Amino acid sequence: MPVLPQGDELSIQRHDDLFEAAQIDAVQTFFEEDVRWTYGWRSVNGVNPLSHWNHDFLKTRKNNQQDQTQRLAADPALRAVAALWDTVQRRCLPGHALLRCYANAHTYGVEGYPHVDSPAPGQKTVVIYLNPRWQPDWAGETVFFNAEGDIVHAVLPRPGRAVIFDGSILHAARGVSRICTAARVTLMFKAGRSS
Ligand SMILES: O=C(O)CCC(=O)C(=O)O
Ligand SMILES: [Fe+2]
Repeated sequence: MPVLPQGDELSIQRHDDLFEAAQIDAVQTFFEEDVRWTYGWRSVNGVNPLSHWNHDFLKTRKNNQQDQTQRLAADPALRAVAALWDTVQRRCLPGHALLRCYANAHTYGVEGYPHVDSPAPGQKTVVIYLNPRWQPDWAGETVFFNAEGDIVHAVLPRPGRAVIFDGSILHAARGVSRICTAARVTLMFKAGRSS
């Protein structure tokens, strides 16, 4: 499993060839044709009033513990998204339940901020970068902090890339630079060990 030396401190896995190109193409087409963004999503409710664009596919509660794999697979409209989860689950997270599935979009000026996805270790976050192209000078990295508050790892939104990490690691989606006219699109799966 490809683990980068820098991210090793925090066990952050970066995968650049997890998916077939056709799988990513299908999801990108689905997003272009069918996903309409809603503004107002917050990474952490009640902590920071700033929000970004979002589409919540399963509309589960943030603390949901029920496996949503069957629900995702059963919806014909979400077939392309379900195929990505199937690959992630089989190859990277066997024995894990799908707890949440949603997507974020960040346009210039609408960046994330440092947060944890789960208070205790054990829950995994999968971030899949869906822009068909990304230039390094567009910025928009996902950054990870250690206990001292230093950035120990940064991941650029390269097309089709996936990063998997423990949800208790402090992280943030950094803003896109002002020369970036695209929306930075990420698809998230939140997963926990099946009981
Ligand atoms: O878009 C990203 O880089 C990270 C998203 C994230 O942290 C989240 O949705 O919890
Ligand atoms: Fe997060």
